[in-house]
Amino acid sequence: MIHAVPRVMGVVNVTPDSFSDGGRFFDPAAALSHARRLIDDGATILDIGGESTRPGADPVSEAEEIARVAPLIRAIRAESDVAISIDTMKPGVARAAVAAGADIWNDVAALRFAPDAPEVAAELGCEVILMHMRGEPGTMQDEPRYDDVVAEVEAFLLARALTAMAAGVEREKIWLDPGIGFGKTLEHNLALLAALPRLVALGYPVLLGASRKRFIAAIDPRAQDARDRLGGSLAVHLHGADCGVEAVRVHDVREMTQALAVWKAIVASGR
Ligand SMILES: Nc1nc2ncc(COP(=O)(O)OP(=O)(O)O)nc2c(=O)[nH]1
Repeated sequence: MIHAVPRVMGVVNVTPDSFSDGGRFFDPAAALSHARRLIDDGATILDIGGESTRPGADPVSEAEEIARVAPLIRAIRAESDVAISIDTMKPGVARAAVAAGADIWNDVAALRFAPDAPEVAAELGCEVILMHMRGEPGTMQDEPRYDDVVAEVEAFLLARALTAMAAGVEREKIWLDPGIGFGKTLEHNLALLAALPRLVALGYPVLLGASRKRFIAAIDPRAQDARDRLGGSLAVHLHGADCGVEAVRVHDVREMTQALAVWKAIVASGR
């Protein structure tokens, strides 16, 4: 089956402690400049995050998270119609981000962080990305166990989609995301990646986010530093393209768009 080229979601972490680029874009001017560069490099979605989700990250208050992300979203929206997703677990942050111009709520907690999250998502009327995470960011990598990781992640995501729709979120606004690296061992991540066609077959747009993640270093020990994982990051997301994911969430947009252009040329030649 020939799939469309996935959209490229560029990551803008307005945080001091994100695992792969923490602090580089904490300054508002640096964050806006980075956002502009990612657009120039071909990103058609920008994922704005004000709180790191890595294990052991310091929690951020709602007010602080809003202070980090809302001005940047407003500044981007003032000069570009690029799609903007807000990477947050807090309904209050999602609300402020949508008011500032965001189009998508990217929730790594799949609307579980607060009891009213599904209702807020419905009220906002924005697209919602539901991601699987086992446990909490602080403890999720402490020996995660599954009987059948693919079946359990699939069941979780479908259940969260049903909860969102029961609260009033429109089906066509729901995305699913397997949550690579969120409470998974290397084996769990690889099983989920191999089963991506099964997740895509559920009929929701799928977001794949594996950029610079630790499991790449488990395969290539030379890549202990997150910045040394570009090759693995490109490989995973090209696999996602082969599987028909809707979008890939990456830090290295320029390299990803080039890789996808070559992938598209090869696929098109084989038609
Ligand atoms: N939907 C979705 N959102 C995500 N948000 C953050 C991270 C972690 O990456 P990063 O933002 O670079 O790190 P940090 O959370 O430390 O800021 N991964 C995902 C992901 O895989 N899917």
